[in-house]
Amino acid sequence: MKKFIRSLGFAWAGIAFAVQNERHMRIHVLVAAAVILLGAFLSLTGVEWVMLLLTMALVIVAEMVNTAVEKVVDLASPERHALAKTAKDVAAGAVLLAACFAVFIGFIILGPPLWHVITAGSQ
Ligand SMILES: Nc1ncnc2c1ncn2[C@@H]1O[C@H](COP(=O)(O)OP(=O)(O)OP(=O)(O)O)[C@@H](O)[C@H]1O
Repeated sequence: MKKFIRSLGFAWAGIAFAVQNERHMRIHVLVAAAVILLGAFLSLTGVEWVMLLLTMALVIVAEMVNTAVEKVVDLASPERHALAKTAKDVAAGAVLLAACFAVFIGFIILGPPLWHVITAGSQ
């Protein structure tokens, strides 16, 4: 049990590091908070919440793995190397892909009810 709590502490330190030191991570967290507020305002269904939360989690997890890859590459290869470039670029590509899908899914889920609120308000 003591070991588990210690491991939780290390994991929490990793999350705190990413939020404190990675600008992109802070942007993802802020966008996720805004989407959660918007979702609450639009009274989404349970399935819509699950899909939104999964996509936001995917982006944040991808960003954290990207940060870990960057740190390991910087440690293993401070000098320039083609493999170091590939590792960093592939990890960054994973974040970009996850973010693009999240934007797409966000539009599909939030777009119609938001449009309904906007058009109902203008009548
Ligand atoms: N050791 C290296 N060897 C070869 N290319 C590298 C190396 N380190 C970085 N690069 C290239 O430079 C790009 C930018 O690297 P950098 O370390 O600044 O990461 P970043 O993606 O800008 O991350 P950050 O989120 O910290 O700004 C990488 O995506 C990669 O293409």
